[in-house]
Amino acid sequence: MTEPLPWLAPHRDSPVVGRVIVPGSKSLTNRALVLAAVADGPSTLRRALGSRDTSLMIGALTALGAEVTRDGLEWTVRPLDTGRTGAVAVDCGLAGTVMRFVPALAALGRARVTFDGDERARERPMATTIGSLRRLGVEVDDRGAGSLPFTVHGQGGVRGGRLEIDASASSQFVSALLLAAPRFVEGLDLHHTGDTLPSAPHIAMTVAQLRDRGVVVHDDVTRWRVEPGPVAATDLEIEPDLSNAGVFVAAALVTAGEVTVRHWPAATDQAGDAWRTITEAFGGTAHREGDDVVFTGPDRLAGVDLDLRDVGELAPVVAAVAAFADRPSTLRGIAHLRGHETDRLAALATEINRLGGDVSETPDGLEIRPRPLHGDVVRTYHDHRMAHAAVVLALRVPDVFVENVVTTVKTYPNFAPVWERLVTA
Ligand SMILES: O=C(O)C1=C[C@@H](OP(=O)(O)O)[C@@H](O)[C@H](O)C1
Ligand SMILES: C=C(OP(=O)(O)O)C(=O)O
Repeated sequence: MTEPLPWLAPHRDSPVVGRVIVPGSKSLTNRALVLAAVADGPSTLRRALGSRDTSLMIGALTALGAEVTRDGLEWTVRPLDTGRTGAVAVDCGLAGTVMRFVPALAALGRARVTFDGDERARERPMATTIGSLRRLGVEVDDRGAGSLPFTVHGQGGVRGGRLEIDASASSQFVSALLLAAPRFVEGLDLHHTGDTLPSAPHIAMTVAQLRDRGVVVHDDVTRWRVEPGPVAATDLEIEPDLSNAGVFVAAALVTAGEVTVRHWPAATDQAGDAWRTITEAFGGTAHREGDDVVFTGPDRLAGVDLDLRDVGELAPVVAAVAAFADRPSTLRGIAHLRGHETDRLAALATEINRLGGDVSETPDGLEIRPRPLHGDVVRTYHDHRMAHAAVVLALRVPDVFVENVVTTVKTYPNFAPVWERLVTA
């Protein structure tokens, strides 16, 4: 695919003031699609996210015999057909939710399902998915590589039972098994045995979504027990993506501006809800006005010391904001970002330093020492959140060109025009 020329992203010397509505949550949309695919009847999703990651999920579930019809903002999902046989190919793109969640569903059916994805997808951690399926008795052929591409040879079901896994590289290894587990004959008694567990809110979201559909789940920090049983079909409205809202919050933070994010849920399991406390750590304010949350940037941005283990996907934009603080910042607890869409720790240090910054990698995060920055082309490594970080840098630094901003389509169609409209208004 040819990439467009780097984009001279908007620069601004005055406060950004405006209101945005962000599209639906990737994590909620892809969980809703998966759970609808194993449900006991057709489900309806409203205001779901239409983006590359969710289209890939629809493609994958359709390949397994589910049916998804989209009528504007209303999608109807008919469950998958576990009787389907033959060979099937699933393109995971660069979507962690597709490459981790769908193999366990493939094990419920009888087809030979081959998973592959973008070049970088072949480097993302997958050994826990492959190993856990094998220990559940599922035949997986990965040519010994422990990564994509691999083939799941469905045998028409999974017995389930007790399983120990190391999910320290990604919470998605846990979520994937929990989502399929109600359909295992014995359910699942899953234990995480690794030293750390990233992205706890994403696992809590998985558990909550299962319970909302009538599944019995017992959870206790590193152990989850899912009872076998039906997954109720639902009619569900998807919340806006609060992680993607972060780039607009950052616009308020770095320009002493005021940005209102519309329809911010009052209670949510989304990692992005942490933007309210992160804003306060930087010295800004976040307050609710009815259905919305208003974010205000401080006159002087404070440096931060943040453990982002639970909310690692926010780190790229947090790092870009920290580059403009009044003192150094430390971001910790995010070693697993090395296995995301790109090695985000290396990418953030390289790109902020390319503009004259002073960022170094630590074993589990970044040290960011603010310096005067200058223009250049910021690379985005096919990573939507690197593109978000880049436009935040451009907002405060003249002549910053952002390579391949269209990569944001992974989770946010039409991002650049929305950003341009907000920050140039
Ligand atoms: O389950 C999910 O929807 C996600 C879990 C997290 O993955 P990791 O635990 O691999 O960071 C998060 O970073 C990713 O963007 C989405
Ligand atoms: C890590 C991310 O995505 P994925 O679901 O592909 O892991 C992300 O969106 O920040």
